[in-house]
Amino acid sequence: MRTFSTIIASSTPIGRYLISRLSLRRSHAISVKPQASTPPMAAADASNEESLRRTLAEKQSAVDAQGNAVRALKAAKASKSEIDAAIESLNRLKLEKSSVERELQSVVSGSGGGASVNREAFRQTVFNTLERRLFFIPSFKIYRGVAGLYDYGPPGCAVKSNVLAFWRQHFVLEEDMLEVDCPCVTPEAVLKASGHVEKFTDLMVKDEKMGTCYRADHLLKDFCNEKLEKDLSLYAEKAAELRHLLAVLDDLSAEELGAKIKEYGITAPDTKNPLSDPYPFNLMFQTSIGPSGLIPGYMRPETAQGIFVNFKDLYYYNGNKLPFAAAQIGQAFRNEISPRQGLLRVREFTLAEIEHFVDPQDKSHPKFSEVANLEFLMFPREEQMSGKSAKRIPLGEAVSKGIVNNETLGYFIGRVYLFLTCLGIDKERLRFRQHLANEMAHYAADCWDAEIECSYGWIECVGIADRSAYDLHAHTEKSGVALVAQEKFSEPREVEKLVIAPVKKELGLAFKGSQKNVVEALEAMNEKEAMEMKAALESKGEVEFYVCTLGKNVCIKKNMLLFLTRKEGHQRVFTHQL
Ligand SMILES: Nc1ncnc2c1ncn2[C@@H]1O[C@H](COP(=O)(O)OP(=O)(O)OP(=O)(O)O)[C@@H](O)[C@H]1O
Repeated sequence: MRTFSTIIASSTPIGRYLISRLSLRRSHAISVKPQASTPPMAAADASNEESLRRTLAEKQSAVDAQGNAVRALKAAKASKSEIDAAIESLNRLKLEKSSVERELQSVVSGSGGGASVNREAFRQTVFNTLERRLFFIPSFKIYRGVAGLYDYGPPGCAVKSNVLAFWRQHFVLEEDMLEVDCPCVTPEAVLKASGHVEKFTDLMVKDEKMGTCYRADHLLKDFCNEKLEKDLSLYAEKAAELRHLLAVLDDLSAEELGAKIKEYGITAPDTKNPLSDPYPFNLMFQTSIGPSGLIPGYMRPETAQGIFVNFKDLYYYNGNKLPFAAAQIGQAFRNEISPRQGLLRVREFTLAEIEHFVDPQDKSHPKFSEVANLEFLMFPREEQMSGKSAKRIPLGEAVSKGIVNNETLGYFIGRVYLFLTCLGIDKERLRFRQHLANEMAHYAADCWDAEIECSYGWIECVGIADRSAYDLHAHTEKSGVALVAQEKFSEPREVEKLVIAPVKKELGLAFKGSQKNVVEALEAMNEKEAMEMKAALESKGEVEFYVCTLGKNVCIKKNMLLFLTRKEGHQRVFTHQL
């Protein structure tokens, strides 16, 4: 019998669907099409755009230089014919510049970045129509409403319920997932363990005069996008810098964001007033549970934690077997700093999440072959870093070449693709973008977002991640309940394990009353630590060892320990990976 320390992991929050987003996006995707057919920017367009930008910058310098020449001639009171000739040449250069400008404008419009005025007007029309027809209604409208809160009217409820029914059919029923339904109000301890209390923050800046708050990364993102779309005189190097900034935006610290905001002179969008330095703001709505107000809690910012805390029971329900998946559909709450973009960024929304638990040493998927031949737009991190565009890759190839980390992750990317396209999302406006290394949490093995191109640009609507067993680990540690799985081998297996057997008599003589603590600390060592101690004792004969309960280092000598290699059998150890 061999002890099992843990589990599985690959908690894969697959379908983080914001139903409201999906339903509205679908309208966007369908209706924007006739307005301006805007396929994703092809690589050729991108390089053409860059070369046009370079030419435009050269023409601009030539115009500036010729303008200076004309002014100099006038100042020097040169002859009229000389001045006229210089002006003619200036006009010729201006004409050339305008023609490059027009060409660039048409390339930019063709790549989906232009026609922004039309887009804006069109979006407003769609938004108004949906509101007039009661697909949605700003909540508490008769009291002037609250930003980021929306009701669904009758047709909105019907769409939402259809999308949810399809989601449940496509994922939960098709894959025999275990569905749960947990409360929205969550005790602080749970969200402390998951890291939300400490880290679920966005960086905020304030209009220094009016006090209005904005998300710092969004202001920088809007600035970069607008420059790239509209500033036709942008140098190629500057454009590349802004694209790079967009790629690493999620990773900027408060200081870096603040420095960029200052460098680009970004001001409050509504008033143009200066902005404060960015500072973190926790997005969770805080509350207290019970009349005494003594039990702090939060409205859950995601539904996944309900699945993690129920892991032990779900695992038992599944016959103590892996793999299995659990799913939850429910409300999530985020006190967004400045909810704009209509239903795309709201303060309460419906999430549909799946956590799929697998053996960390075997992330193959029995049904992967069913999706391996799907081919769609993928945007691996290398392409993003080198400024290239998303490209079509067969899913099987993406996994076999290691672009997607493993089959299970690949399988769910394929299933999400099928779900979204069955819903009616235009395949040309759907891509899977890999997180850059710096965007991912350190424990994550790989993450991909399904992004849909709508009138706001490419918007993340599903996150698919191999998060290892981070959350199970965290809840095990904080709750003291082991959220682990064991795998029983059909045949017992013999394994060798180094264990430490302290010689109590020697330790008693050396440490007297503290002997018990020292023995316990030694016995609690894991195998790696035991090997290290064995090696150190063999080479030096003694070693300094920290005993937490005594709060000090003690000196362990060779004669105080007996090292044994003991045979154990019959189960295999999974280790919980971070
Ligand atoms: N305030 C919101 N309103 C609507 N949908 C949201 C909101 N926040 C997140 N989502 C959606 O929920 C999904 C899961 O949330 P996740 O925690 O991965 O988002 P996120 O990466 O924190 O989003 P962002 O960085 O855009 O705030 C996302 O894919 C996104 O589509």
